[in-house]
Amino acid sequence: MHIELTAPDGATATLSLHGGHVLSWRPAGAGEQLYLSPRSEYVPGKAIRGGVPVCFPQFAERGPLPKHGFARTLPWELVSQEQGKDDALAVMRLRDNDETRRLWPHAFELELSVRVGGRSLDVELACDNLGDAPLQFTAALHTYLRVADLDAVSVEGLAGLRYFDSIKQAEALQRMDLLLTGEKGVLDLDRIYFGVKERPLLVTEDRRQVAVRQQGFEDAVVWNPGPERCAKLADMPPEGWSEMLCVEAACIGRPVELQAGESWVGRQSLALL
Ligand SMILES: O=P(O)(O)OC[C@H]1O[C@@H](O)[C@H](O)[C@@H](O)[C@@H]1O
Repeated sequence: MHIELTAPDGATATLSLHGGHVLSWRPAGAGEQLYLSPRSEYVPGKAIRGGVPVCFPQFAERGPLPKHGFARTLPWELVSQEQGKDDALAVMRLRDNDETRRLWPHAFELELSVRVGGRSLDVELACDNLGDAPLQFTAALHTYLRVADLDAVSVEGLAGLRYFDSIKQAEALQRMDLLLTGEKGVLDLDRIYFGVKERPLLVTEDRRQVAVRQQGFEDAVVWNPGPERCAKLADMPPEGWSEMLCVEAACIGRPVELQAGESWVGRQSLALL
């Protein structure tokens, strides 16, 4: 089921209860800012390709669970939906159930709160440990930004950070701003930047700029499959890689640890400048 959020100023977001997923974001007076693959499948057990998938309780294949965990492939429930004076807000929830406990023996509640209004989209992930033992997780808001021409895209704000290159399986230092394709740019990019914390990132494509801010999440991931990997993704069209760039707020290097009864909150905020 899809949920449409419309703020009084006309900004919109579309959500799916499949995976607790943000599918679309249109700021007031602007076009679509998220990439959503036309070949996405909306079926139980599969993740939607594009928008903002929730990776939880495991990032990628860094552990024994299915890739990126189970939150993105399970049905969530709608907790609330309302329109405010300047925005529209919805909250979706996932609680542990037989399926999650089979994979991960913990009692938990996840809430994804989405707020849209003006030129901004805020996505907040909260996790409560409802059990009587500690739990640990890694997580990400795996945001697919829509771009018109990857060649013209740069990401500022990462210079000076250490990253893990998941393709080369090696650590390196980001010396300058990141340029995608073009001269001196990189393709087939899969990097975990550690210790980003609250540093603002700026994604620029010609005159369009999207500011990406995060709180609670310590790391950030930048991913683009490039043409060869993209061709192997059944749920992406062959040219899809050139229309997207994932800039993800993540907790990977230091898993989040919650004692019984404790909570954690992480947020990614996008603003079209
Ligand atoms: O194809 P999936 O499971 O949605 O994963 C997409 C990508 O997600 C990124 O976050 C990872 O860093 C990549 O390694 C991964 O390939």
